[in-house]
Amino acid sequence: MELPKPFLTKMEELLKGEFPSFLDSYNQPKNSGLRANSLKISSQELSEKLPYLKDQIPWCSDGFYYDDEKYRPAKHPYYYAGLYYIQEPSAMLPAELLDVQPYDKVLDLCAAPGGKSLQLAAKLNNTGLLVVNDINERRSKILLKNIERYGVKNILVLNESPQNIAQYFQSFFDKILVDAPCSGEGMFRKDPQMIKVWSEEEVNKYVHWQREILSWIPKLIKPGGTVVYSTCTFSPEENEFQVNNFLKSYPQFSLEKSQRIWPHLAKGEGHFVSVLKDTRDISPASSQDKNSYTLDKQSLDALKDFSMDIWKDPSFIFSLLPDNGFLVERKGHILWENKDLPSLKGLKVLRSGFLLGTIQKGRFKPSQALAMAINKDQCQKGVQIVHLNSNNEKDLNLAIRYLKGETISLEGIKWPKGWHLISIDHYPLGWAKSSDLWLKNEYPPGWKYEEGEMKNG
Ligand SMILES: C[S@@+](CC[C@H](N)C(=O)[O-])C[C@H]1O[C@@H](n2cnc3c(N)ncnc32)[C@H](O)[C@@H]1O
Repeated sequence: MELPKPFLTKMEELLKGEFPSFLDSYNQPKNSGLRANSLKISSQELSEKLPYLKDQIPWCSDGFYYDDEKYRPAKHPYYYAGLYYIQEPSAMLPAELLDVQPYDKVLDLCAAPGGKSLQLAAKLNNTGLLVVNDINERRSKILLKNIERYGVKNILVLNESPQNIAQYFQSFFDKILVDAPCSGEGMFRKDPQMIKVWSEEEVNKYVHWQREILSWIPKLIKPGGTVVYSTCTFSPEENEFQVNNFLKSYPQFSLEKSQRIWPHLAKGEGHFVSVLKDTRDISPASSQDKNSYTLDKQSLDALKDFSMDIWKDPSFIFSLLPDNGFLVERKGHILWENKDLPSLKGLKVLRSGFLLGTIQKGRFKPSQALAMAINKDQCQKGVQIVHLNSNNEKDLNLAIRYLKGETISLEGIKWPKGWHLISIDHYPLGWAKSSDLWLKNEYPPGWKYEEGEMKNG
């Protein structure tokens, strides 16, 4: 691997005696990891299901190393069920250090494709509020898909500039993650393409962008809140110098800790993380309320009819909703939204809350997000559920065929009318609609099995 000369000179100055072992790390294989999605499965249950997950990642209790030469976790239906996220091990550190607590209001400002957002979501466990944003439209759509696949409900997905967000959410967030765009020096081993685009000018360009993004943080954070700033690069200009500059400009913040993961010292590609605390007096936490429903009777009845089909219980569907929100219909879309959101008029919103489905000709059509938000217990309680077993070769193939968009039939089975939830080992994959001997595939085209997945951060 040929690394840029100015980069090597800089690293030698920085690392001094450690430089040879840093350099040698480029001759070692890269580290690969995945993280159990605790909204759906515990890390212990996951490691029992995937015995190749042996070594835990020291700084993330839900994270595991795996050998990516031997195993392809992104090819298993469990991946499509949102049971785990494939994530570079050191990228699991920033969200851990933000120390998110249930009921917090959390912002992930540079979030796509969403690895750290999902980690934050797991900590909130569908309480409080998670606002995720990315300035890049294409990437923010992938972020939305990931949010929905992993069963996150207390969500707002934005495609905005930090400046616009700061106008709507002043002193709003208890915790903010700024996983900044950076020159990506810690990605060289994982993605050699990054080497080609690296230059000192690039580093300077990122320094400027990072400073601009950080300048909106004092407006967004609640008094007493916590901010984590992170990058996957080594240059001090983008890390320690950036943080020092921020502390000088905004004396209300103090530095709690800074941590680096170096590839020659730990099993990770490299990361920098700083924890910054707003030292003003803490503002009181907002109260949590029960849900309310602002749907008209026709839509509410359509929702109950659907719940009756799937669970033989008209109100079961309401047990899937988090607290502190309301059900609302927006242009035929039935959403659960968090009560504490300000008016979002004028912001580029990809999703405000949990999309249950749409009303079409007076009938309820469930969304993919609804399927993915049903947990194992809730799935087992259903009646119109197709339970596939991953230990059975035939079922496993059927699950993959379903994920590829094929119509499904099972010998000798005549399906009752209406919607059916397809699941693997009781973990939902998506919807299908019966037509006697067949189940018409309702898996969204953009989610299909063959689709190349974006590199995860
Ligand atoms: C390091 S990546 C984020 C990785 C992500 N946190 C994860 O864990 O999957 C940085 C992201 O910042 C976004 N970005 C760049 N400039 C931005 C800005 N001014 N405001 C918000 N996002 C920005 C990029 O589009 C990119 O997706």
